[in-house]
Parts: sequence; structure tokens; C-alpha cells
Amino acid sequence: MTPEARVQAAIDILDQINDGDPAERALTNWSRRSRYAGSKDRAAIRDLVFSALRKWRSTAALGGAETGRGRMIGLLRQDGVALETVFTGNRFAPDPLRAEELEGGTQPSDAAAMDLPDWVWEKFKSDLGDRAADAAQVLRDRAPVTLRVNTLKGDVSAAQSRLLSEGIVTRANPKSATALTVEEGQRKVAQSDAYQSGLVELQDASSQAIVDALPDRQPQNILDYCAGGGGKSLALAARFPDARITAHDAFSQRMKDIPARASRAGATVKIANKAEGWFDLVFCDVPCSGSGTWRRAPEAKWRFSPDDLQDLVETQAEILRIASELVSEGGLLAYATCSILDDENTKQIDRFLADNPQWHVVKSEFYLPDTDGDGFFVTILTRD
Ligand SMILES: C[S@@+](CC[C@H](N)C(=O)[O-])C[C@H]1O[C@@H](n2cnc3c(N)ncnc32)[C@H](O)[C@@H]1O
Repeated sequence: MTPEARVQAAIDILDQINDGDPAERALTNWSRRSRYAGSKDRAAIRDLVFSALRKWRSTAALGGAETGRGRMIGLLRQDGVALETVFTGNRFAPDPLRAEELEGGTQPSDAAAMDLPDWVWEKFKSDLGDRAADAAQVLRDRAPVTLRVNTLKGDVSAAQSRLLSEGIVTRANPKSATALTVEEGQRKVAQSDAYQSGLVELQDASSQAIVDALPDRQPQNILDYCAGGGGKSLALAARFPDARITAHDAFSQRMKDIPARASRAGATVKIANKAEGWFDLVFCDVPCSGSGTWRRAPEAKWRFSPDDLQDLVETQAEILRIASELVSEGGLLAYATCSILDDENTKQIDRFLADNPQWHVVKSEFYLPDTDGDGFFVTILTRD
């Protein structure tokens, strides 16, 4: 496909999304209809669609219309592309620009320039102060591809050499000693031997850093209370190789891949549909807005509502309450989110401490999203 034909495909897909289709479904439907497209075409079109999703408001403003075509005009204008080289009217290319499109479009301002819903931008400003704009801007760009070296299988330099021999170039990531940012060969990772053999896992660097933040004291018995697909369970297994790890999730179906992932990683993770007993570390990677990771899932940024936030805050408080009762004497409770909103982070902890004065904070860390990793928050608590 020509670059112009890819833009036309992105326009068609964005129109489907505008009509209410989730992005993944719109992309899959387009792929099914377009068997002629090669893997490079699909990847390039996906990039265009996701770029427009991350910049949903600013591209519409710059392109002068809330349509797929308007957004692609806005996106290309933002990137400094000469529009007449794309909107040629040639076969499969978008139609030439009309006069109103050539002259149209306005510079976005305020929340639209930050590509956030108005109410979220207000929260960013009140919660993050002079760091709000940087955080919002980072969420407008693509996320890095980051690996966790699984120290149960090898060390960082062995992993880097093995990846390099498979055409995957990495650099050390300052957020975590086990994190490698993939600089070249991102699309080769999933098929690589390093990945298939469990030497590396795909995991954001901040997600690794919140496990690094746990005290060195080796826990014997760990509960990953919101285990989902098991990313934290596996990182915990590598960090504390002698501990027994139990994974639990309110939606047990979400844990279905853990046994295969654990076996590939050389780890043992017990699945518990019911969380019972005592643990000297209970790790709660709670459901949250995901606001620190919106560049990976940009649709969530636009769907998120004040009611959703309220519901999440209640669920998180309930999880903290239940999980705290599973911590053995002298044990640790870790509360983590991939959110950068105070309501889900410090305010949640303040509320827990006000209701449970016997608990106190051992350590707290907060990462804003940046070129090395996602936005994350972790607080580690213990009981007097
Ligand atoms: C942020 S995700 C976990 C991601 C996972 N720890 C990982 O690293 O791959 C939050 C998880 O919490 C689970 N969850 C939601 N409500 C819950 C509850 N009340 N109790 C326990 N888990 C819950 C969700 O099903 C979801 O899998």
C-alpha cells in the first residue's frame, strides 16, 4: 500500500470508531476486508489510528472536523506533513483537500491542546501542579516497549546479548535494574527465543519499579490479591525466589494464563479463587483509572467519567479493607495503581489511615509517565 492509501484506511477505521466501534474491532474488521494489506501496512495503519486516538481532540481542532478525515488532516498538520502530498485523489488515496479544509482548523487550547477531557485536565492541574502539562503531553505519545529480565532465568547482560542476537536492540532503563527499553526490533520480541523461553517478559519499567520498592526483607508467603494476568505475581516471584506466591483475582477467569506464564518463567504461582489465610506480604495492584497508562489504551481516556472514578475509589477502599485483614502480624500491605490521580493514590491511603490508625506508611513512591515508563503509585504499609 502507498502511504496515502494507508492514510485513507486510517480515515475509514477512525470513522468506524467515531460511530461507536471499539478501536480493536474496527481494526480487525478492516483487516478482514483488506486481505491485500501486508503486515507493515497493518502496523503503519494501526500507528496512525492510535496516534489519532491519543490526540482525539487536538487533531479534530487542527483538522477542522470531528471525522476520520478531519482527524487525519489534523494529525498530519501537527506532524508537519505537506498535506497535498497525501490528499492527492490518486487511486486509493484520500480526495484532494477542499478550500475549507485547506483554510480550516483552529489551534486547540487548554484541555483540547492537552488531549484530555475538560474535567480530567482540571484534576491534572490541581493534583500535579506545574507537572500537569508534561504528564498530559507524554500521554499524547506512543509508549515505549519495555522488557523485564526474569532473573530466575538469567541476568541482564545475558538477556541483552541474547536479544541482540535476534535483532532486538535494548538499553538499560533507569527506573529498574531489571528493565530494558527496546530501541530496535520491537515487533520481533513476541516471537523471539529470549521471550519464548521466559528470559524476558513484556512489562513496563514503572510496573517493575513498584515491585523493586518493596523492602529487601524476604517474605515467605505472598498474596497477589488483584493478580489479573499475573504480571506482578511473576515479578514478585523473581524478586523473592524463596517465597510462596498465591495469585487471586475477583474475576478468576482473568488469571487463566498465569499457569502457562509461570511455567515459562520458571516460577511457581498458586491460584486461589478465594483469598484465605495469612500472608506476610499482600500486594494489591488495584483496578484503577489507568491514567498513568492512557497512551497504551487511549480510548480509556475518553470513556472515563466522574462516576467511574467514584466507583473505582469505592472498590479500591474495599480492597484495601479486605486485603489488610489478610496480612499477618508484622507483615506488609502494598497498595499500587497505574493512576496519577490523587483520589486513587494519596487520598485513598489517607482515608485508609484515618479509618485504620494502627497502620502506618513504610514507603511511598510515585512515578509520572515519561519516556522510560508509565505513571504508577505504590504505598507500602505495616501495622503497629
Ligand atoms: C490493575 S489490574 C491487575 C493487573 C495485574 N496485577 C498484572 O500485573 O498483570 C486489577 C485487577 O483487579 C481485579 N479486581 C477488580 N476488583 C477486584 C476485587 N474486588 N478484588 C480483587 N481483585 C479485583 C481485576 O479483575 C483486575 O484483574
